Amino acid sequence: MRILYLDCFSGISGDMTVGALVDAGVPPEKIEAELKKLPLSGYQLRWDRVVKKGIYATKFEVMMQESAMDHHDHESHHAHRHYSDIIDMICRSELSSEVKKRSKQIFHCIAVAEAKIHGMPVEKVHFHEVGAVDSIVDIVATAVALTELNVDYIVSAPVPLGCGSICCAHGTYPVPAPATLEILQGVPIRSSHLSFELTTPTGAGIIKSQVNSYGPLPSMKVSAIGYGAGARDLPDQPNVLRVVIGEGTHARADSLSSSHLEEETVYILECQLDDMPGEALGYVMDRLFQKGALDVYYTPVFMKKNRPGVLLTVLASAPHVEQCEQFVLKETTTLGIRKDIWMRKVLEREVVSVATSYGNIRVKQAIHQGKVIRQMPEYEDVKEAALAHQAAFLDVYAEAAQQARKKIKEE
Ligand SMILES: O=C([S-])c1cc(C(=O)S)c[n+]([C@@H]2O[C@H](COP(=O)(O)O)[C@@H](O)[C@H]2O)c1
Ligand code: NI
Repeated sequence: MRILYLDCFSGISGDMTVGALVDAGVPPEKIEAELKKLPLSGYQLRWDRVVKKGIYATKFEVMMQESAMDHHDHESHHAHRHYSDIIDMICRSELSSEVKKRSKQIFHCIAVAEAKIHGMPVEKVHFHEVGAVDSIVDIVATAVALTELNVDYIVSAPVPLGCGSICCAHGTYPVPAPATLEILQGVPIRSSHLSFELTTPTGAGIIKSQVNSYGPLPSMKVSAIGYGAGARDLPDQPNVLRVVIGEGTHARADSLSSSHLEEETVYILECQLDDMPGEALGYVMDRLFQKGALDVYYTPVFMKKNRPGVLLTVLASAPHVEQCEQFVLKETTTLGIRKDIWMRKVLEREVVSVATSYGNIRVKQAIHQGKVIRQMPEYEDVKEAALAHQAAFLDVYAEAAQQARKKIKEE
């Protein structure tokens, strides 16, 4: 299994990541060629070799051309820089499906955090005109480089954040920036007294959406090393991101065999309950879903003293585990929770809307190796349409499924 280790001892940003991956062997021409598949202009890429506290590293920079800077405040340009426009632009491009997938994952992570902080819908998150080009280039270039390196599993060191403050479009913000901290919930972070922004929202988005696990350098046969330079000079340490690529040599590494990001980690929480009323169990399940659990289920079990009870199982991703645990401890009679991390393989999912004689119905599509392999009309939409039109649930379901199949054939 090919492993990529992100040794972010001085933090991580988008340009540091691209610089490090190129330093480790990704041809810059490949990145430039792939970026040309996006309808972006007014920028140039710069690749320099620089020394950071004695370490020779690749410095990647997106240089905005004067004309693009002049248009910064122009309304028509702003109109194309919402999260939904950027995702649209990526989807419509000729980039490979894996590059699109990785790019969308990173952007989604950042947009969800920005939306929460600024109190707006995700689709409306605004990337500033000049900053948007920089973000798109950093993120898509990272996705191209990760795809090119063909890694199966990504591990990161705990992420240092820095301290102090930064000036951004909103004014003076504390470090870590609100978006960075929001994104990194559930990720092991490291405190740092360096008065610099060591990790940016883009760096945090890359870590959160692309990394499979966290910890020290895994056992591996190293085949490539890269150093990507950050913008500033730190007082006592090189401001670089180090990446290490190699073949996993640990038994666990082989057992984690995966096909890219279809494999992810999921937490499993469990406890047995034999003294709770059924109504309270129903309440607990509902609330756990609201707290972000991926799945919650009860299994009947026989417990000590011949008592019938239930085994509560909660599946949750890293950002929601703590909340789910606290809720189970507070709202159930258990005295403890067992916890484990599992690997899981997941199909990519996409929700599309189809027009039917009962109105628009959302259909969830399961995608495998770039192809739609299953289409499932959304239960809530079918139910609502069936009730509104006094139609049979199965009739509405069948028409939505038929329209979804037709849509695929037409594409
Ligand atoms: O402009 C916006 S919306 C903005 C929001 C935030 C929040 O934390 S909210 C932070 N920043 C700062 O902008 C620079 C650029 O970050 P990149 O990830 O795009 O490199 C960085 O200093 C952020 O902390 C901007
Ligand atoms: Ni913001």
